[in-house]
Amino acid sequence: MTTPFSSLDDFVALPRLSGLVLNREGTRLVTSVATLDPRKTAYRTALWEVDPTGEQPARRLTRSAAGESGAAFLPNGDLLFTSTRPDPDESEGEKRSALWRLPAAGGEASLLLTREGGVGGVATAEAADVVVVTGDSLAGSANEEDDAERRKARKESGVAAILHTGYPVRYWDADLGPGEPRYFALKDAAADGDHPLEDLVPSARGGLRDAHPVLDPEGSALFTAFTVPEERGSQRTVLVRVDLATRELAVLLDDRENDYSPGPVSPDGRFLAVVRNRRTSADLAPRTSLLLLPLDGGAPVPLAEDWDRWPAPAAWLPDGSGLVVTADDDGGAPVFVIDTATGSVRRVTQDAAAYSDVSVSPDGATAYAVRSSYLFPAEVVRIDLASGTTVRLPNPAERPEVPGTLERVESVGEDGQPVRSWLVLPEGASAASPVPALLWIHGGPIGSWNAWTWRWSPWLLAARGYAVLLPDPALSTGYGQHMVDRGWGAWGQAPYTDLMAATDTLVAREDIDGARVAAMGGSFGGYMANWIAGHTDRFAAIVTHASLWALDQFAPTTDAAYYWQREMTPEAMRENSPHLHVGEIRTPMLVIHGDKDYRVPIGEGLRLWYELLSASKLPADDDGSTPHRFLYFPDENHWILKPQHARIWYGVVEAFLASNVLGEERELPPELGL
Ligand SMILES: CSCC[C@H](NC(C)=O)C(=O)N[C@@H](C)C(=O)N[C@@H](CO)C(=O)O
Repeated sequence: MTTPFSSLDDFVALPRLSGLVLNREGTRLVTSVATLDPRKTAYRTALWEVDPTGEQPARRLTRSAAGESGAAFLPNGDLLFTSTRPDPDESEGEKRSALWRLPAAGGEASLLLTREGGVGGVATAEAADVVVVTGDSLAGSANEEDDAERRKARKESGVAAILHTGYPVRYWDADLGPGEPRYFALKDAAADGDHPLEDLVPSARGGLRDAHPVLDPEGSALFTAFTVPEERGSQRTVLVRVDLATRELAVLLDDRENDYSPGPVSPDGRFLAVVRNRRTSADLAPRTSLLLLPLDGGAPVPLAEDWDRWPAPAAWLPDGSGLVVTADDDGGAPVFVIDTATGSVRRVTQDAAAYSDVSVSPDGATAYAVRSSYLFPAEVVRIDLASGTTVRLPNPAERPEVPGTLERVESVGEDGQPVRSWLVLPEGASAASPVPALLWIHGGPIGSWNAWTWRWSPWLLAARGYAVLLPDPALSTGYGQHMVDRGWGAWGQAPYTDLMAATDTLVAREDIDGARVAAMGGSFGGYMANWIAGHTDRFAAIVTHASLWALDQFAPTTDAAYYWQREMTPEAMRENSPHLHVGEIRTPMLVIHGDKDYRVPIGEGLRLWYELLSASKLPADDDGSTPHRFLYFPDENHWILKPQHARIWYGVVEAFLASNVLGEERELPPELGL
C-alpha cells in the first residue's frame, strides 16, 4: 500500500495542525495549520476556522508569506493574531512580529500594534476589551522610545555582547539578554486608532521568562508564574497577581518546596486553578498536583489530591462546578472533569488519544479540543461532556492513511512493574514472515509515547518494513507516581531494565525477527541509547540523537543546569554516565546532533563521536574507516525542524538501519554531497 509515509517528500508535505481557540459565544473555532512554503524549505503557518457544529468545511482565514500564529478572540469576536507580515504603511519596514486584528464582521486584517522588541504572545480577557501582549525590552530601557533607541544603537554598532550577572544565560536555542520578556497592557484593542502600551511589570528582569499571563474574565488582573533567582544558580517560580489598573504586583504563592504556575480563573472570578510542581532533590522525584486558590485571600486548597495522575488544567465548567483537565494516562492523555466541591474525578474521553487545547462551550455541555494518537496527527474534535462521545469535526486536512497497525503490548519489569508500549506493525508482519524491529525510546525522561509527533514518526519505518516498539519505561508519566519514583536518579537501572524487558517481549513474538533489531532514541532517549550501547550487544545498530553522553559535562553546560543537578549527585552521575562504558561498545552507532542545541549542548555529541572512534570496541581503523556515523546539523537545535533537514534525518537513519540491520545498502540523500 502506498501512503504518504512511503515517500519522505510526501511526509514532510503533510499539513500540521496545532492550537485551538473558541470565541466567547462558542460559535467559532480557530486553529493553526503549518504547510510547506513554495520552496519546500520552511513551514508557514496560517489560521483556519473550523465549524463547531460540524456542518461546514474548514476554511482558511489568513494568507501571507510570513504566516500567522497566536490566535486569540476579543469579546466582540474580532480575532487577534501575531505575524511578521509587512506593515502596509511602511515600504521598508523591518521584519518583526506584530499584533494584527481580523474583524468579526469580515474584511482585511489590520495592524494593531508593532513595537521594536516585537510581540511574542497575546492573552485576552473573556468579558472585557483587555489585551496583554508579551514582548522583549532591553533590560535598561525606561520606556518604549528608549528601548527603540537603545536597540538601534546596539544594532548600528554591531555589538552582540551580553553582560550577565545571573543564571541562566541561554534557553533552548537562544541567548538570553539583554532583552527580557515583559507584559504590556493594550486597552481598547477592538477600537481603531493608537493603542498606547503600558508596561505592567517594568522591574521584571528575567522573572517573566518562559511564563504566560492568565487574565481573569473581567480583565482586572493577570496571574503569572514569576521566576525568582536563588543562591548557587538555582531558581524557583512563584505565583503572582498583577492588578491591571494599579500595576500592583502581589506574590500569592511562594515557598522553596514547590514551583507554581496559573491555570484558568473560575467564571465567577473567585478561584484560580494552580499547578504545583514539587521541587525535586536526589531523593524526591517530581510530582504535579492542583490547588484551588481563593482570590479573596484565603488559603489554597488541594484538588483531587489522591488522584495518582498529573493534571493539566484547561477550562472551568461555566457554573464553576468542575475543572476540565487533561492528564497522561496509560499511553493517552484523556479529558477528565474534576468536581471542584468533592475533588472526584470523572474520565470523559474514552479513546486512547492525547487531548490538548480544550475549551468549553458557554452552556457547559460541549468541549472542543485538539486530539492526536499514534494512529493520526492532531485534529480538531467536539466532545459531549456528559457522555464522552467525541466527534471529529471537518478539519483543514484529512487524516493520512498509515501503513500498518497499532497494538498495545505489555511486559513486566524486574520488580514486577507492568511496562506498557505501543507497537507499530508494518503490513505483512506474520509468523511466516517475521519483520525487523526498532526499539524507539522517548525523551524527557518525564513523558510518555502518547501523542503524534512529526519529529518521531514510526510510520516512516513501518513503511520500510520495520516494526517499531514505543515503550513507556520507568520515569514515564501516566502510570502513577511510583513509575516516576522508581527511575528517579537511577537512569541506568529501572529505565534500562524496563526497556530490556520490553525488548524481550518484542523479540518473543512470532511476527518479529529477533536477530534484526535496532535501538534508537533522542535527547533523554538518546541517553538511554548510549547506555544500552555500553551495556548490551543485543542490538544490530543504535541511533542516538541529541543525546546526553557524559553527565558530569552535560549537567553544568545544559541551559537549565539547576534542574539536573537537583536529581543527580556527583556519585549518581558517575553511576549513570554512559561515557564511562565506551570501552564496552561493540554496536555501530549513528550519532546525530544540532549545533544550536542548548538543551543538550553539542559538546555531548562531539565527545561521544571522538570517544566512539578512539575508545570503543569498534574504533576507527588505521585508514580512518568506521562503522559509526555522525550526522551533524550546523543550524538546527535540539530538534531537527527544517523540512528538508527532517527528510535528510529520516533518510540517513533509514540507510544506517538498512546497512546494519538488514545488510542492505541504500543510497544516501544526494544533498549530503557524498
Ligand atoms: C528544565 S529541563 C527539563 C527537561 C526537559 N523535559 C521535557 C519533558 O522535555 C527536557 O528538555 N529534556 C530533554 C533532555 C529531552 O529529553 N527532551 C525530549 C523530550 O521533550 C525531546 O524530544 O526534546
